[in-house]
Amino acid sequence: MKVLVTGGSGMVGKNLITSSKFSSFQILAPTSSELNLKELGLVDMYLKKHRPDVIVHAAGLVGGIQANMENPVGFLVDNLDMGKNIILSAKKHGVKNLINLASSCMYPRNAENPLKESLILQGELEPTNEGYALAKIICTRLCEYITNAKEGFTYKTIIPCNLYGKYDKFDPQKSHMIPAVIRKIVEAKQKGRSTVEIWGDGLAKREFMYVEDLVDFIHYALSKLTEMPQNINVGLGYDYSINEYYQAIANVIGYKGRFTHDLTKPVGMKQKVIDTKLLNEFGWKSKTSLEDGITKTLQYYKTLSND
Ligand SMILES: NC(=O)C1=CN([C@@H]2O[C@H](COP(=O)(O)OP(=O)(O)OC[C@H]3O[C@@H](n4cnc5c(N)ncnc54)[C@H](OP(=O)(O)O)[C@@H]3O)[C@@H](O)[C@H]2O)C=CC1
Ligand SMILES: C[C@H]1O[C@H](OP(=O)(O)OP(=O)(O)OC[C@H]2O[C@@H](n3cnc4c(=O)[nH]c(N)nc43)[C@H](O)[C@@H]2O)[C@@H](O)[C@@H](O)C1=O
Repeated sequence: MKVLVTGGSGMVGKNLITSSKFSSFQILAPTSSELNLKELGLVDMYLKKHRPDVIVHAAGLVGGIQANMENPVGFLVDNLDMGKNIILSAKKHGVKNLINLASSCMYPRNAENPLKESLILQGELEPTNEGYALAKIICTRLCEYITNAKEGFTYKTIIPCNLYGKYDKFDPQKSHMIPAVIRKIVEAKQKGRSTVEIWGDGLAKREFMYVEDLVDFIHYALSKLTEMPQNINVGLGYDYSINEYYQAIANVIGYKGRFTHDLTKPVGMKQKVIDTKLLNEFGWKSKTSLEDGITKTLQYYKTLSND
C-alpha cells in the first residue's frame, strides 16, 4: 500500500514514518520544501504523479497556546489552505482513502466534558486557539461532505487530544506544555535553581497522549477505515491538572525544587478531555503511561541538548 504522509518531518509524521508498524508500507513523506501544501498547483502535480492509495494528513502549523495567541491569522489560513488543498486535490486525483488530523482544541470552550464528537460546532470556541480550531472544523466537515456524497471516497477525521513525545518542539515560544516543562525543569536542575515557574494557577486540566500511541491507532484505523466512525476522538479519556504534570515531570527528572505560579500567563480551556466511547467501541485503547511517556521524551530531549 502506497501511503502519502504529509508533515513527515513533524512530531506525528516522523514518529509514523519511523515506526516499525509501517515498515511494510510504501511511504511517501515530502518535506514542506519538497511539497508546499499551501500551493494547490504543486499538490495537484504531486498527486497526479505519485497517486497514493491513502493519505495521512499530518501537516500543519501547530503550536502551544502562546504560539496560537500570537498568530491567529497564520493558524487559520495556513491550516485551512493545507487541509483544503490536500483534501480537494486527493479527490480530484482519485485517492480513495484519507485520514485527516484534527484536534480536541476544536471543541466548544464551555462544552460539557468529556467531549463527544457530536459537540463539534455546538458552541463558541476557545479564543486562544480560535483560528486553528476554525481551520480544523472546516477540514473536518469537508471530509464528511465528501464521504457522505458516496462517490467512493472514504475521507475520515481523527480528533487527537494533546500529544507529546519524540520529535516534538521544545522551543518555549512554540511548544506545548509537556516539552516546555521538560526543558524548564532539566535547565533548573542543571543550573541549581530552587524554583520553577508554572503558567497560570496550574488548576487547568489537560489530556496528553504519548504520540507513538496515536501512530499505533493510525495503523489500526488504516485496516478498518470503512468501519471507523466519520469523526473519532483518540486519547486517554482521563486528564491531570497542570500542577500534577509538573510534579510528574519533576519526579522523572529527579528535581526537588518548588513551583511558583505566574498568574499573568495564558491558561486556555479549563479542561478538554475527550470522550472515548466511539474509540473503545472501535476496539482501541491507548497503552503508554504518563511516566513511561515522559521518560522516553526526556531521553529524546537529552539527545538534542548533546548536539
Ligand atoms: N501536537 C499536538 O499536541 C497535537 C497535534 N495535532 C495535529 O496533528 C498534526 C501533526 O501535529 P504535529 O506533528 O505536532 O506538528 P509539527 O509542528 O510537529 O509538524 C508539522 C508538520 O507540518 C509540516 N508543514 C508545515 N507547513 C507546511 C507546508 N506549507 N507544506 C507542507 N508541510 C508543511 C511541517 O514541515 P516543516 O517542518 O518542513 O515545516 C511539519 O512536518 C497536525 O494536524 C496537528 O494539528 C492534534 C492534536 C494535538
Ligand atoms: C493540542 C492543542 O494545544 C493547544 O492548547 P493548549 O492545550 O492550551 O496548549 P498548551 O499545551 O500550550 O497549554 C496547556 C496548558 O498548560 C499550561 N502551561 C503551564 N506551563 C506552561 C508552559 O511553560 N508552556 C505551555 N505551553 N503551557 C503551559 C497553559 O497555561 C495551559 O493551561 C492549542 O493551542 C492547539 O495547539 C492544540 O491543538
